[in-house]
Amino acid sequence: MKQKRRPARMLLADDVSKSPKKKENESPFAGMNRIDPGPRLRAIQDKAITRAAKVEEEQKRPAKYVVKNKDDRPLFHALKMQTALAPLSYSARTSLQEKLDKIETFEQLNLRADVIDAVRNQALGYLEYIDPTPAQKLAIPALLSRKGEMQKSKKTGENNYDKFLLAAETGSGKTLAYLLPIIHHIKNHEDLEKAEAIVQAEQKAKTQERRKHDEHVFEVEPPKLADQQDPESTTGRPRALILLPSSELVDQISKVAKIMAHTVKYRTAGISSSNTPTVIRSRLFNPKGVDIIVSTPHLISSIAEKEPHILSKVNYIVADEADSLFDRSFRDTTLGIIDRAAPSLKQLILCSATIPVNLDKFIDNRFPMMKRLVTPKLHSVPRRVQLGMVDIDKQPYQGNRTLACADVIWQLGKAEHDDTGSHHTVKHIICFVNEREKAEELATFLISKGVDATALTRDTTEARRGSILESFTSPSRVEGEIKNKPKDFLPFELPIQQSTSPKQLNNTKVLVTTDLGSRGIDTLAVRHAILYDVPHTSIDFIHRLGRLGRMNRRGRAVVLVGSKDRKDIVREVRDAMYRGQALI
Ligand SMILES: Nc1ncnc2c1ncn2[C@@H]1O[C@H](COP(=O)(O)OP(=O)(O)OP(=O)(O)O)[C@@H](O)[C@H]1O
Repeated sequence: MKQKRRPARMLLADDVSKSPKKKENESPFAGMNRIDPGPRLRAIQDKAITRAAKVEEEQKRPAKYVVKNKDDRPLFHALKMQTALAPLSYSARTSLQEKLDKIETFEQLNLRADVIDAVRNQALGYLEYIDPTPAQKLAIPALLSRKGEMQKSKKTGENNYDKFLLAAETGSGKTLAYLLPIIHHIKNHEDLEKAEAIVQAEQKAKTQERRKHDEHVFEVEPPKLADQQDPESTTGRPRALILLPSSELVDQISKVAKIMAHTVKYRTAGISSSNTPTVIRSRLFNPKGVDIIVSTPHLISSIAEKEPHILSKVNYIVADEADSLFDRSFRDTTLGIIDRAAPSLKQLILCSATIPVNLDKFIDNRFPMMKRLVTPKLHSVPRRVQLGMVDIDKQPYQGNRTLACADVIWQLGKAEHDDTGSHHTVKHIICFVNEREKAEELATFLISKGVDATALTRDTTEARRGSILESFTSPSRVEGEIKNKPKDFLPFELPIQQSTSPKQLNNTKVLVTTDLGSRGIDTLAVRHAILYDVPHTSIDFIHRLGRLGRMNRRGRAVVLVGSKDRKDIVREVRDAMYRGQALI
């Protein structure tokens, strides 16, 4: 037989007669006339009280990843399903932005004068006005701080080095943000060594002088063994290691490091699997030494197996594109290098434009003391980049994505170049596909439609990759932007060629690529991107769209959508871009 439910009894609150004074640990139900809920409801109430207490506790904690008020909640529904990280609340972003706005020049960042000269005359020598970017304003002072080193000298723990996560939006100048402090430290160290050498030489001279007077003493200096290395020599023992996931990025970053070495004297080399063993050996074991090595984790790890000493003097490790370097394919190798270098390590810097939830959790577990340097615009795509949608199911494409892509390229190619106001400019279009097999197929189709297209995937030989990327990565030589034209300056703008065949799209170059071309590649020459496929995640959206709009340039992206694609996701990305909000 069904048991009859007992009606809930009305009870007066214990303190109903007292004035409603606020008590400590007040429950959400305190001071109210209550209904005795019975055991089941009481359990639910208890849970609600615990939850309320937790929320209160959460609000008291220093803000890290807590989304605080209503305005901070992500607006998105479709994207929310993919990642759920809001690294800084919007209110925290605003106050950080205000602090960063107070810094205007590189001089305010306490960098050495010769390092600033190297930025002005070499790294960014082609620009008239140079101010630090928000990522640089945030990271440089933190990385110049010597607090961690002082702690290291006090404690003897092996893993006692400073750990930083630099998370800043794509194209925000992260390379210089970590490179400049490293060069600064290396030069300071060198100056210190020189000063110590002078003191030692003076002491040695004094001792010898004393011995000369003491005729009874006859001492023989121990002979120097041929293979005994000068303890200060950096031959095969770099002080800094910059790790990157691909040889293209090794090439790109080592060029930046090298160009500044003309002004500030230090030695740097890039080594990757695209170099021969002889070249790798000669760069790493240069008798004059090497201060900064730029390479991939797999190469460094395999060299360290044979030459364990290469990590014995490493003071600084940068893991650039950290979300790649700590994903499954790289993680163990990257960690292996960090662990081996730990005894001499002073700073570990992880750097990334996207912090997926799994990377965030991994950092919390493996490096709980890591200091997070997060820029206010992390995970956003600049408003200068416009995103348009083309429905491939409509006329005249009728579901033919490849045809739609060719048509969009022709329209972009024929339109007047809107960035420079000049149509005497080669347009560079980058086209992203999700699967590498598609890249070659699409490039071949585009060529058949009169488009100058090239595919770049992991199947492309290492030797070809560099030359393919060259024209897409050189900075735009926009008139008035160049201060000093370098000697080997080749005009980026070519005279427009008259079409020899009506089917040939002139003055337009297209790069068809996968994720390989989306991460870290500094595609300053690119104004247009086509997302042939809808990216799988918002992380992919950020990296692909991040090839545009770099350093205040404008850009246009077109995403091709069909009936099977998530149009809601594309719409949300577009709305977020329009509002200048973070995509994840
Ligand atoms: N302070 C600055 N002023 C103007 N341009 C700068 C400045 N710092 C760096 N740049 C230029 O900005 C471009 C982008 O820099 P960089 O490649 O370091 O970006 P990033 O943040 O690493 O991007 P990604 O996340 O896509 O790898 C480069 O061409 C660089 O020369």
